[in-house]
Amino acid sequence: MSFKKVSHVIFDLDGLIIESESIYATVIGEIAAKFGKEYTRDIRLKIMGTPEPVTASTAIKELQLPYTVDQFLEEYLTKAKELLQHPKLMPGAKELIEHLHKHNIPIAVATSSAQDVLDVKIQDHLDLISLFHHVVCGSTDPEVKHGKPAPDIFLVCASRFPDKPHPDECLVLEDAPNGAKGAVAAGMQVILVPDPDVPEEWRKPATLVLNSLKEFKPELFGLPAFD
Ligand SMILES: O=c1[nH]cc([C@@H]2O[C@H](COP(=O)(O)O)[C@@H](O)[C@H]2O)c(=O)[nH]1
Ligand SMILES: [Mg+2]
Repeated sequence: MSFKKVSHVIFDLDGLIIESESIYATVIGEIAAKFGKEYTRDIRLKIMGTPEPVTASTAIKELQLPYTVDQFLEEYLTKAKELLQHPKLMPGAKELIEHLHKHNIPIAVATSSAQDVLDVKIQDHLDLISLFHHVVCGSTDPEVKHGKPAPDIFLVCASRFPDKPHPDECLVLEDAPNGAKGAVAAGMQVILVPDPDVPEEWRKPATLVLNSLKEFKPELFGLPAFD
């Protein structure tokens, strides 16, 4: 299979750079359990990668929770911020970010997180995050009207590089099917690095699926190869 050459790379954050997905699953799982409900894989697939208000409304609807969006968000974000202070990095993330930065490839982050939650999650990794040209936070950025799986966040992210690349010059790296759909809708190629339990059907929108960022060969997309 051949891929188109790109010049810019846009990274997702949760589940792609940092290992936060298991924590989000625990937080929503605990809220569900209080009401005798189970946060199943199928509900999680719908929620993963969405901005916080959509995470809240989807969880309330799918789990039939007796909460308003604001009540859910209050509990969800308080617990998430407690548990997300020291997330580990995903395998291969640091090496890839440093490699692309060293070769002057413009890189940025497009996360559905809110800015204040992002600040908590990245506090142990500020040196690494500083290598990105910019970070777009979908839940709080006024220019991002619709969250993933809409294309908005990726288009806004591309437009904030100084040379404003065309979508087909951007490669997106994502862990969530919602993110992969958004990237494709934006006209970008997308590599999906999914949780092992993401079913085949949900992987289909991706240009390429990898088990880990360690498997990524940048030269397939016209980017500098690892030495
Ligand atoms: O089990 C999960 N619940 C909720 C989320 C939501 O998805 C977003 C992750 O954003 P991204 O992968 O775009 O960084 C977070 O804002 C979080 O609210 C998630 O990832 N996983
Ligand atoms: Mg993600």
